[in-house]
Amino acid sequence: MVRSSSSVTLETLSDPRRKIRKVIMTTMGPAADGKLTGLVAATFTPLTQHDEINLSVIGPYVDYLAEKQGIKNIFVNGTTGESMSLTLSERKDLAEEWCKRAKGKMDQVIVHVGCLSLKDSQELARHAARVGAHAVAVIAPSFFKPKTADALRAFLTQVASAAPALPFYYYHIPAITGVNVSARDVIEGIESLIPSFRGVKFSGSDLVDFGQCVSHRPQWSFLYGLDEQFLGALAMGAHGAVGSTYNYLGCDVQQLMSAFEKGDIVQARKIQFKIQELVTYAIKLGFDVGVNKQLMIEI
Ligand SMILES: CC(=O)N[C@@H]([C@@H](O)[C@H](O)[C@H](O)CO)[C@@H](O)CC(=O)C(=O)O
Repeated sequence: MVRSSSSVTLETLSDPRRKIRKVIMTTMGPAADGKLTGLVAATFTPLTQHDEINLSVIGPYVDYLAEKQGIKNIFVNGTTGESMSLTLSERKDLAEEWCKRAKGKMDQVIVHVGCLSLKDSQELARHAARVGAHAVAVIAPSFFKPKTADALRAFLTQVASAAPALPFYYYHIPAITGVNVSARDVIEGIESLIPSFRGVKFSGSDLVDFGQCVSHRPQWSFLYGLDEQFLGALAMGAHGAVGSTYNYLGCDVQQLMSAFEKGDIVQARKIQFKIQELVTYAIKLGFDVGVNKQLMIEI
């Protein structure tokens, strides 16, 4: 079940796209200083047949990610989690359950708390801190859009002030928010406003902007969010990635990172091309959260 407006489902997946091997490897493991690195799965929100959130699935889901996909970090209530189609109360229940179930099994749980309303975002940020999230992330508001980096920083600053002890990430996804301020501009001087600022979840296609973020503040975490071109972002110095496909291709992408680290670009490219093939195929089917959930079931 999906809560977002579209609900195309996929009946079957053709064969070659299902054959990506699964081997658990861990590359880019947890940094000693708590820096967020490596793969982060952007989790789906389980729903019942009656369109209610299904908290009972979250425990087994965490186990699956840890044991079968080698995933050590999760990003909850993001785009993949359909947060913008959920109520505040549902988002709180989900955040709490993910944090509870991930305890001792995941290194970090990052809770996305962005909303159109600043006060709602602050409420969710305070709640995330209370329930034991390791970090929060915030997307740009997309109805009344900030037109400048200053305006966006002001919004992020006020959300961050509600949970000052939690590491804070800006969630850059211009194709969806329509906020086309470069991430490099957004992070300029942001540490003086948000001392807890730790990086960007960068779901944009502009690798120049991404590279400039990495080179400007290499001590922060810049995690890439377009799964189909992660290899390009690795070449730009990505510290890891946050994405939906890591729910079911986690092991393969660990292999991609490992090959990249070893300098085996041919192998890294081979895996990236397979992921591109899968995503291209899914796009032809009207890739949305419904199709994506179905991919997780089928693969
Ligand atoms: C628009 C979108 O959903 N992008 C995904 C990608 O993982 C995306 O599904 C993937 O690159 C396939 O296109 C992530 O960037 C989103 C994400 O991490 C999140 O759920 O917040």
